This record gives sequence, structure tokens and C-alpha cells, in this order.
Amino acid sequence: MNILDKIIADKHKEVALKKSIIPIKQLENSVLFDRETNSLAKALQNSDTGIIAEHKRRSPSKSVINQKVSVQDVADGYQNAGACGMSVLSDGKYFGGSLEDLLLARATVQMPLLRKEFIIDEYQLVEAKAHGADVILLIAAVLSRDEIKSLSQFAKSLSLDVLLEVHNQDELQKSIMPSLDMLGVNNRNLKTFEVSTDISKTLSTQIPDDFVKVSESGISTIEAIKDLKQYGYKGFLIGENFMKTENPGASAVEFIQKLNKDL
Ligand SMILES: O=C(O)c1ccccc1NCC(=O)[C@H](O)[C@H](O)COP(=O)(O)O
Repeated sequence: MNILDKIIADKHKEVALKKSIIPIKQLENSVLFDRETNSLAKALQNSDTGIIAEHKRRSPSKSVINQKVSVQDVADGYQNAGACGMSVLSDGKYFGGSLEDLLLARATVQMPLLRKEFIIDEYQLVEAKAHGADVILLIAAVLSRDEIKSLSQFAKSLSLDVLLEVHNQDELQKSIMPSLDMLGVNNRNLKTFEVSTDISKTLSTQIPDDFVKVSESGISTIEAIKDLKQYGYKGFLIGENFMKTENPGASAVEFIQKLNKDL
């Protein structure tokens, strides 16, 4: 079994357990449930730099990245840096994240927040909304077209933006539908962990202009972003490059300042 299959098998068990102890009604009672969401797609369309900065303590490909910094300090730093949005990994077992991280980030910043999670059930979308997310991620590698359709339509009914992630042509072709806002190309193969921004370049021409294009993973240089911009990308999801430093917020400030100067 590859790592992605393991994550999804665990996620099914986790969601079943959570459903049995926290009813949807309780999540819908959260004060955040009626909060007006802040669109990441719009923020990216209006931005020159387009950075989505991620909070990521560890990962299956790199194990420990940074367990020392607080999510509040990271969120504050990313907002001061002028990031368009923040991605918060909420998976505990493989990434060391939690829904509490999302809640703390929400309490700290106003910018759009992405719940970075392996979504397989509508319940997780209600959780996302109840913990202050503006955007959810759907991963085409682990969902059928019908699942993408029903989950994205449900997310839209909660006023959440939808970022659909693909890694190859088949995933892209099966996924294109009007209930998506952003199409993300993950430069990392989630089964082998190989990383190459060439994947974003190759798939770029096949992404219809109706969607905001986002390039995800393995981005660490200004040159990579300038290059990807020529292929129509408006959003750039960066995790490890910031999180591996002692002060991820300060690293983001330095990176975005340089990017602004170079564009
Ligand atoms: O990052 C991993 O090792 C990973 C493994 C299996 C599934 C997902 C994984 N990462 C999620 C992401 O997509 C990244 O955290 C995100 O795109 C940022 O990537 P990076 O800038 O390379 O940290």
C-alpha cells in the first residue's frame, strides 16, 4: 500500500469516529459557521505575487520540518509578509496538524485560510467551515468525478472556495467542472514524493482560463515563480521553504519582498 492509500484508509476511520462523537449540528452551532468567507481565488486574481504560505510541522516525505514555532506567530508573520492566503495542515497523524491550528490561525489573521486536509466526506467540509476556513482542498488522486462534484457543490453551498488538486492529465480531465474555483497542480507525486515544477508547466495549457491556476509544492526560488507565471499561474503554494527556517514569517517577508522587487 502506498502512503496516500494509507492516509486515506486512516482518514475514513478517523471521520467515522469523529461523526460518532461530534454531531454535525454541534459543528453548525460554532460562531464561525455564519462568518462571511474571504475568497482566496479573488485574492490571487488581484495579486502580483500570489503566495499561499503553509503551516506544516512535518510530512511523510521529510518527517520533522518545524515543531518549535507557534501557529499564531507563523500566521501573523505570513500576513505581515503580504501572503495572499495561508494553508493550514489539519491532519494529525502524518503532518502533526489539527483543527485547533486552523482555529488559532483564524483567531490571529483575516487573510483567506485553506484547510489542507484529505477530504473524503461532507462532514469534513462542515468542520472546515466551523473552524474558520475559507477554502478547502479536494485531491483528484483519491476522489471519483462524482465525489468531486458532490463535495465541491456542497462546499460552494457553504460559501467555501474550492481548490482542486491534480498531478497528471487523467486527473485533470476527469475533474473539470464549474463548481471549482482554483485548479492546483501538485508538483509532488504523492505516491513517490518525486518533485518537479515541469508537471505544472506541462499541464498548464490544459487548464481552462475560467479557473485560477495554482502551482503547489517544491517551490523555493523567485526564479521558479517567475518561470511559472509565464505559464499562467497566479497562485504558488509554499510550505517547507518557509517552515524549515527558525522564523517562517520572517522568511516569507524576505521572499515576498524580493519577489515584489523582481517582478
Ligand atoms: O509533503 C508531503 O510529503 C506530502 C506527502 C503526501 C501527501 C501530501 C503531502 N504534502 C501536501 C502538500 O501538498 C504540500 O504540503 C504543499 O503543497 C507544500 O509543499 P512544499 O512547499 O513542498 O512543502
